[in-house]
Amino acid sequence: MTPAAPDGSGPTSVPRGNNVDGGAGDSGAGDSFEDGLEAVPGDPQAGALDAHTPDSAGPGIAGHDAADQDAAGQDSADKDAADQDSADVQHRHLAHTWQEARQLAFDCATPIPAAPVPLRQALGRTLAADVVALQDMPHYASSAMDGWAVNGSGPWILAEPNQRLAPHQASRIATGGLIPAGAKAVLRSESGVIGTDEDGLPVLKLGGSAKPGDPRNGDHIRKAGEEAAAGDVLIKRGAVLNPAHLALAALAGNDTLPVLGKALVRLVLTGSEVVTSGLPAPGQVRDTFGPQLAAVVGMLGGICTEEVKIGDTYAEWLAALEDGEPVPAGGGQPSGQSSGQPSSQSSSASDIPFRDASGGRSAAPPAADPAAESLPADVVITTGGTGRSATDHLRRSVDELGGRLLIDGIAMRPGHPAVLAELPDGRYILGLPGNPLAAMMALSTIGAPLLAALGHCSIPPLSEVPCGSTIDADPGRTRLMPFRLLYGMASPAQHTGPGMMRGLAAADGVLVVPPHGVQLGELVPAFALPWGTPLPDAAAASGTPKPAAKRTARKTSTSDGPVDWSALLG
Ligand SMILES: Nc1nc2c(c(=O)[nH]1)N[C@H]1C(S)=C(S)[C@@H](COP(=O)(O)OP(=O)(O)OC[C@H]3O[C@@H](n4cnc5c(N)ncnc54)[C@H](O)[C@@H]3O)O[C@H]1N2
Ligand code: MOO
Repeated sequence: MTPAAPDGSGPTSVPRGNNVDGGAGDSGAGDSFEDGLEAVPGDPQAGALDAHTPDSAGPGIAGHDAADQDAAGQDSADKDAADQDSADVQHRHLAHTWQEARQLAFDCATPIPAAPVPLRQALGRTLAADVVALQDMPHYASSAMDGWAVNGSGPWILAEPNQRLAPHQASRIATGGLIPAGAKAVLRSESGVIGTDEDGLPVLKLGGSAKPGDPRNGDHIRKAGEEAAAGDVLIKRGAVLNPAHLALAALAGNDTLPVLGKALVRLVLTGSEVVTSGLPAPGQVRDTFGPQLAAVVGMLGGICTEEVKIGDTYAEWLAALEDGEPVPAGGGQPSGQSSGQPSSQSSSASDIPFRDASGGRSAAPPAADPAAESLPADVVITTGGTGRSATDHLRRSVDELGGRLLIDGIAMRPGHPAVLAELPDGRYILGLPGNPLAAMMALSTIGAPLLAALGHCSIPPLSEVPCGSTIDADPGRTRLMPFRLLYGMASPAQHTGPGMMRGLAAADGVLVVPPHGVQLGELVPAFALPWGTPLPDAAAASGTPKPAAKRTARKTSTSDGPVDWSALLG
């Protein structure tokens, strides 16, 4: 049992494993996997492959095994055996270190070129070119008050609106109305009364609140060009667009704004044991990705365009990763069911095309262009299936599609089976492990730098925080430990097994614990959570964005050059 920190939120000394709870129910996956990382240079455990057994797995793994048996129905037993042999051979890969993987994920991508997007989709985007006034603002002289446009002093003879006014003539005008030729001022309605002259004809006279001499020339007239002259710079390139910027751009006559590109992301959530509502039965697990992943991707600089849920068969995997696989309307499946076809799921993120569980359109979809549903993604994020069993199909699907693995495992825990691949059409496939915390750590390690690079940002900064515990060495791998800041010290959180989310939900950041461990009070690298506040010295550690390099167009694109499809997104 590990001694608890003063507030009970963490241990004062953390042993080799990452599950500081020490709970037997969740430690199996991580520990057994470490045996699978024996190919990491210098790891003394090299050679012990596939030590993970159903006995050592936590409840989630056992559930997955059961589901696998159903899902694997399309593959013959012979094929399974051959796949397993091949997987065992492939298992002897060299995992990247945590630092290598992070840098590689940033370096492999080039920023998506700038493109115009409609004003409503430009909120929060980075402006790629100065916005100038396309004409004088306002572009005509107008009345600032309801009243009368007048020429000279009163009393005034009333004329028809919008006609040239001769001296001592006036005509009705509303706020914003075009000042007629000849008008010198506007008399507000409270300052005038309609009377008659000595001939009994109607005339406008000063009255009410008017002061002698009212109105002076120019009173209550908004002059043309008083806000900006045509060509004036209104918003500078580089601005992160806020709602007032969008209003200003509209005032200036713009329909679209050029913004820096961001990655369009498609989510493919796998696992026939995964259910999306209610209490899961034994052997099932409740989906933890649907409620959060799209939002986190947004916080990391991507735009989720679609989310599909599939089962565990190879055919489903292949279909979901193939390009141009828009989900036909009405083709979705109810939550937790596997059909052999991807089923589109609703999401809480406001910019995701939304279908309800039956595949029909929701009665209250978020504002998004339906065309976005058929747009190709720059990045496909998968969850689950990163293992090397016969029912884990990520690598095989990438291979079948002619892709190559850029990262095939990371010497870290949790999240070590994470995969980054590139397909011939230029799409990146980011394979997150199925275990919920492992997935978020993999997303933070390689997803965040990838989305940052594609979105013209610098690599996410690392901070250094003093560690509130002694953490033992764990040769050959980096440990990512959610922590809470207590009295300025990082105290590793409890409940951080690979399948748990409780520790992360309460965390202030994540410690990047080096393989040799940490002494109490020592500075440790750490990163902030996408939804959290920056860590104390994060600014000092920040890097610089990549220059916007030329980016190869999607090979399947029908356009002449790279296109930022986000122009069509909500
Ligand atoms: N023989 C070995 N088995 C395992 C190893 C290993 O090295 N050798 N590594 C373990 C580790 S560590 C991890 S992490 C997982 C990676 O598994 P996969 O990416 O293949 O994911 P699955 O097997 O599909 O699922 C794992 C786990 O996660 C649960 N899951 C999946 N999707 C969801 C979801 N949407 N919400 C919540 N939970 C989800 C699933 O039910 C499983 O319990 O492999 C270990 N095994
Ligand atoms: O180590 Mo896994 O956490 O369960 O990726």
